[in-house]
Amino acid sequence: MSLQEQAASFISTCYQELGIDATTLGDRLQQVKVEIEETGTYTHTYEELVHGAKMAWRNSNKCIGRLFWETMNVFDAREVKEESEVFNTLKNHMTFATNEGRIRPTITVFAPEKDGKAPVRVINHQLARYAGYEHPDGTVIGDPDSIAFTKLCQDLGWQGKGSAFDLLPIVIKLDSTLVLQEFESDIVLEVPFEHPEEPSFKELDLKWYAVPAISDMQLEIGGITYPTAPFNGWYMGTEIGARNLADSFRYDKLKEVAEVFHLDTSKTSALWKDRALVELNRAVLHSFQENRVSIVDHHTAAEQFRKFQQREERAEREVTGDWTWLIPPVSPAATHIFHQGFKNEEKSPNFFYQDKLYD
Ligand code: HEM
Ligand SMILES: N=C(Nc1cccc(CNC[C@@H]2CCCN2)c1)c1cccs1
Repeated sequence: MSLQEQAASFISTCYQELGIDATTLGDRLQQVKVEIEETGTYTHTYEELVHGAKMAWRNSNKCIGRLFWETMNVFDAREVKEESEVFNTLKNHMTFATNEGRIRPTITVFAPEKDGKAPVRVINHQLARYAGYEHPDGTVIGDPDSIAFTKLCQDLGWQGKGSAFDLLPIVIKLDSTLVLQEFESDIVLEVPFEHPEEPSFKELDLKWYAVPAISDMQLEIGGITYPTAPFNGWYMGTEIGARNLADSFRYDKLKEVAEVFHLDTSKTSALWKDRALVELNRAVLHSFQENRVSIVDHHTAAEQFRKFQQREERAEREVTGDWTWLIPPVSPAATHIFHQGFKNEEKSPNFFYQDKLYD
């Protein structure tokens, strides 16, 4: 589709959903048409940007958390250009979103692509994430998923403490230069893990950061690409307990958890991995709740997704989805999602992967 067509399609749908009258819509469509003819692109109004970002969340096929799409907070950072301003805007995002634990789903939209180039890029996968250190003998300390990015930070002069939970600095690209800055330690809230029944669980010294904030995807609205639009929600417990801390290629903690509960790990048929997974996930949910930090268990999340499906039905919009991502990694068949199919059609506005600027 041409930019003209993408723009007209988005603006018509956006104004219809916002209940804006046909005359205003007609005037806006004409204005956009002229702007594209004269400049090759067009600029969204604040209202179009806000609703477009919410529509992108609503269209995210891999997201189980879409019930709350209309409540997202949108910060317009399209005029933010200076290095110090970019870092400040990112810190303000994290502080606002964290909200002392009552996490607020938030997106900050920086300047759109101009002549195919991004004015600013955040290199981090997430605003908060732990470093990964690969030692010469092959042992890994920290998050294996962060090894390459940690090396990039070290090449840029960053020194980590070398622990398994070192928070990484923010790295941005401005005018083809990479610049890095640490978050002040009080900006990133973390939750230490304890188990609701087993006191010795805390000796595993496990913890995780409170706010998942994806900073490396691009936002596309009506044919305009925003390469930097970091967005956060709250965690679903299984992301931490069944993947980040459990995957053999991540923190690989299931054996240690099994030993805390004196499980027989000599034969798989004792289902010790399954029992360790449940106890680790219970510890994650219990610890977030004890610290009054927002989190959702996968059963509640599935129920919320069912409500989202019902509301979309009433709005006469088809819910598209990617079943392979929507089912939770623990007890998937215990949710309704497992027992139905989804059309994995890509709607717009939406979020997309983009080129990683490091290998
Ligand atoms: C409010 C709480 C939210 C919860 C509990 C939630 C839950 C999830 C989960 C569990 C995933 C799968 C992640 C994985 O397996 O790695 C996911 C994916 C995704 N979510 Fe949500 N989400 C929330 C809010 C949001 C928001 C605010 C946005 C954007 C505005 C969003 C956009 C997405 C996208 C684009 C993906 C796919 C990411 C990819 O392709 O790698 N979600 N969500
Ligand atoms: N709860 C969340 N989880 C989430 C959402 C999107 C993407 C991701 C990260 N997915 C990639 C990771 C890294 C390897 C496999 N999973 C996490 C949210 C992050 C931002 C808003 S909600």
